[in-house]
Parts: sequence; structure tokens; C-alpha cells
Amino acid sequence: MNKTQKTNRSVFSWLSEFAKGRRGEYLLSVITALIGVACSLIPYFLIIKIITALINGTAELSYYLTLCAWMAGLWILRYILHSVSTTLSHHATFHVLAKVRIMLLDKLATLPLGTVLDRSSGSYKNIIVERVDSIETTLAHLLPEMTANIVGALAVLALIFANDRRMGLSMLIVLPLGMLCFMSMFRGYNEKFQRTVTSTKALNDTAVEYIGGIEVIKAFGQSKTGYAKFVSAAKEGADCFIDWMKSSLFGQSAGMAIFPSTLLGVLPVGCLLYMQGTLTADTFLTVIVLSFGVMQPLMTAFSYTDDIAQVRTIVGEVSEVLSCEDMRRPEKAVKLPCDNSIELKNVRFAYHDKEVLHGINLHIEQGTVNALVGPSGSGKSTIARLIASLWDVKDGSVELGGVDIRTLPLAECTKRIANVSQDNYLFDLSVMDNIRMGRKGATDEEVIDAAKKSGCHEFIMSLENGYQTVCGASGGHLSGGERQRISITRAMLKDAPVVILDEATSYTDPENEAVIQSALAKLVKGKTVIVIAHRLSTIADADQIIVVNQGHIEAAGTQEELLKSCPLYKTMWDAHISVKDNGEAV
Ligand SMILES: Nc1ncnc2c1ncn2[C@@H]1O[C@H](COP(=O)(O)OP(=O)(O)OP(=O)(O)O)[C@@H](O)[C@H]1O
Repeated sequence: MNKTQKTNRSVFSWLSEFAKGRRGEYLLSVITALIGVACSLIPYFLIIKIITALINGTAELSYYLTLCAWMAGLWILRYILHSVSTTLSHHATFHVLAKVRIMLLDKLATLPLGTVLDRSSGSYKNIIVERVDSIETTLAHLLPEMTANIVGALAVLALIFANDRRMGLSMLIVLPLGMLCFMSMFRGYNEKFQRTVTSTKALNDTAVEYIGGIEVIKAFGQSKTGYAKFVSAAKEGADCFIDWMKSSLFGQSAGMAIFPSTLLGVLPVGCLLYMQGTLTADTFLTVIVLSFGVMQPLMTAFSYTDDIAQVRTIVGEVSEVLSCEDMRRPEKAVKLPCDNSIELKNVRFAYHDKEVLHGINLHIEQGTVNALVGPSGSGKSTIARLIASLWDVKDGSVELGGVDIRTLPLAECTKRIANVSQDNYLFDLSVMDNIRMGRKGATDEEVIDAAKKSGCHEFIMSLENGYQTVCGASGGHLSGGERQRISITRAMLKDAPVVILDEATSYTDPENEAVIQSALAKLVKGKTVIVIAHRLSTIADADQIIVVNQGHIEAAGTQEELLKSCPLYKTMWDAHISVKDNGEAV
């Protein structure tokens, strides 16, 4: 059972917390709904009055017409009140859900990147958009309608008991039988419900993954049936709903039939008592008419059980995200870094339980170029991400200018460090706005100036709408190389004193290589630079080359020193040179 499933928080306490500022609207909605219920109950008494008058033959036509007019008026009033109540509760609910969504989005921004990446992007979208949306109707109707139905039914029952206790009890005869049928339906309810929630979530996630990976699926000739994960998620989804339906069909149908049939008890008992002369015809009639106003509202109230369970699950999912541990960062720095050097002291880091960095010690001098090299999976990107404060170390510390970065506000770290990686994201905005993300408030001229410095101006001007060209979702309207050049320009505009380049030139074609290298040279001039590059020729001149191997620092030094002292580096260099000699891209 996961964290979500264990959440036992009451839907009402959650709603009450999130409805702060909207409670008045909910209260008004409940009061209006209750008055509406009163309006729907009074006609029952008017019906009894009409029947009694008809049996006794005492009244005139105007008497009956007046009562009918009252009934019509009350029905109209009831519908008006119902509309007012529903409008109020929907209005409050839209605000509550908007607040929940904003809190979820704010939360994502404060979580460590690792926590965010642990879930698929589809599952976040699913919670923030679809799952939150799916409880709108329930939340809006739950409070006013459930309260009104329960209070209304109990009020009628109390009236029946007040008229004749024996008839009140006769009404309840079918209750245990109906309950028994419903209980059989609820056997194993939690497990079944959780199975549907889990399978629906899995189906959503795999559908998003399927769409995300559609290029690969098409390229390798896989059809949707070839994508086994999706097929089995869809089958599991269908199976669990069919199993649930099969196991609850009998109980549900029998319960629905028996529960409202109060006349099964009322009629025989009433006839018996009437024949014995201990029950008047008036009371008998009153009970028969009122009995219609008890079970139906109760059944409507019961029908919310399913919805409440669904809301509770979603509340659990929302609470799970909201309760994730934030990156612990102070609002204000006690001490600001005195320079932009970087020091890693005995740093250990694990993804979940798998430790991938085992006590890293590293010094990066201010204003120097430092290259992290090593076999794939050795931990280079992880080191860069810890320096960029995208994750927190599990043990040890990362210092920026002699200050532990955990004691610096995130904004300070972000201001000082620019991170250009191979998959820097471009938003579905204009090229101008995407670059401007590097420095909020930069003028158009400053953006264009940065583009000129990075050698991007000409290629941007050649786009259909120049700087106003929209990049498409994830920058999909641009080539990999173009996306990368815009990311570099964005970092250039930011002008941070520390620059991390993680495979920043991986999409570069030979034609653009020189342009990009010169852009990077301008970007990193005078900065503290950490570069991860597989093409060793691009970092041969670095001030310090750090060889990472299996989560350890194997060696550090200049190219010349390492070629003499580090066999691993020598092997990597020789392999690189031989590829180069064979005419492949380097
Ligand atoms: N988000 C993650 N969750 C779990 N494990 C991860 C995650 N990211 C990386 N790893 C693992 O951590 C180890 C180090 O990965 P890292 O990306 O830092 O290596 P790298 O040297 O940069 O590799 P490459 O050169 O291939 O990019 C690898 O074993 C990798 O599988």
C-alpha cells in the first residue's frame, strides 16, 4: 500500500482547511439547500390535507385550488433555492480548487529536482489538472446536497414517529434487509477502489509516456499493441472495473430495489392496526405519503459514499505532493560568498538508496575552466547538479565562495550559477521571451545584444518571424542545435559568475561547431566554469581536468599531468584520438 492509500484524512477537514475565506459561501449554500428541502417537504402535508378533505368531502373547490397553488409555488421556490445553493457552492469550489492547483505548482518549484523527476510528468499533470478537476462536481454538491438530504429524511422520519411510533418502526422493517444487500456490495470495497485508482493512474502515466515516446515507437515500427506496457495497463483497467461490477451487481440491484420499498412494512402493519381500530385513517394516510420522503433522500445521500472515497484518494495524492520535503534554504543569507570558487567536501549522494557519489573532495578555483570527464554513469552530471543546487547532498557539503550552499537562499544560488545542459528546455513562447528568461526584465535590446555576442542573431533573424518566432512545445519547432544555441544565449544574458556546461555542445553539427565554441568562449570568459564534455579535445586546454570514476575522483590536473599520471585518462584520450584519426566526429 502506498502513501496515498494510507491517507485517512477526512475530506471535510481538508475542505474546511482549503475553504478558508470561502466558508461563508459554503454555509450560505447549505442553509439555502436546507430551506429548499423544507419547501419540498411541505407539499407532502398539503397532499395529506387534500386527501383528508376529499375523503371527508368537507372542502370547496377554491380550497383545493389554493392548496395546489401553494404546492406549485413551493416547488418553484425549491428549484430557485437549489440553483442559488448550487451556484454558491460551485463558486466556492472553483476558488478552492484554484487554490489547490496554485499550491501544487508553487510546491513543485520548491522541491528538489530529484523529487520532481521521481514521478513521471504525466502523473503531475494528472494530479494538477485532471484529478483535481474530477472532484469539482462532487465537492460542489457534497456539502449542500448531502446535508439537505440527510436532514430532510431525518425530519420526515421524526414526524412519522411523532404521529405514530408503531408506524415509524414499521417503516424501518426493510432497513436491515436493504442494508444487508448494500453491505455485500461494500465487501472488499477499499481494495477494489484502490485497484481502480492505481490502474487508472497507471493507464494515464503510460498513455502520456506513449505519446512522449511516439517518435521512437514509430521509428521502430511499434504499434500501440506493440507497446506492451500500455496494453497491459489498458487491460488491467478494464479487468478491475469488470471484476468490481460483477461482484457488486447483485447487492447493488437488490439494495436499490428493497431499500426504498418502505411500503413493504408500512402497508401490512398499517392495515392490521387500522383493522384493530388502533390507527386512524388520517394517520395511516399521513404515514403512507410521508414514507415516500424518507428513503429516496437517504439513498441520494448514500450515493455520495463512492464520490467521497474518490475525493479522499485525490486529497491523499494532493497532500502527498504538498507534504514532500522542500529544499531547505533560508530566506536570507547569514553570510554571502566572498568569491565564486567551489569546494566539495566529502560529498556523498544517493538516488533513493543507491549511493552514486562516495565521498567527493574537490576544489574549483574562481575564474578557472574545470572539466569533469569519466566513463558514462560515473557521476559527472550528478556532481554538476549538486553544485547547481538542483539536489541537496546526502552527506558532506558543497561550498560556494567558502559558504555552504544550503545556508544560501535558492535565489542567491540561481543568480550566481548558470546551468546549460544538453536538454535545456525551451517554452512554447517567442525566441525573445525564451532568451529573456535568463534575466527577468531585460530589454529587447539587451536580448538582441546577447544573441549577437553568442552568434545567434543571424540565425534568429532568418527564422520566419525573427525574434517573435514561437519555439513550439519543448522548443519542438527548432532543431536540436538551434535550441542549444538559444540556451547558450539565455545563459549569456544571465551573466552569472559560475557557468556549468553539461554536454552543452552535444547537438552541434560541424558547420556550427566554430560558432558555438566561440559563443561559449565569450560566455565563460572570466567565469568559474565547470564543463562536462565527452569530446576530450574540447577540454584539453582546461585549467583542471577532473577524472570521475564510479562515484570517486580518480585524479585531477592538467591534460599534460594526467596523461602522465592517470591511466584511465590516458586510455580515454587514446580512444578519443583513435576515433578522430578514423575520421569520425569529435
Ligand atoms: N534521476 C536518477 N535516478 C536514479 N539514478 C540516477 C538518476 N540520475 C542518474 N542516476 C544514476 O547515477 C549514476 C551517475 O549518473 P550521472 O548521470 O551523474 O553520470 P554521468 O557520469 O554524468 O553519465 P553520462 O556521462 O552518461 O551522462 C548512474 O549510475 C545513473 O544511472
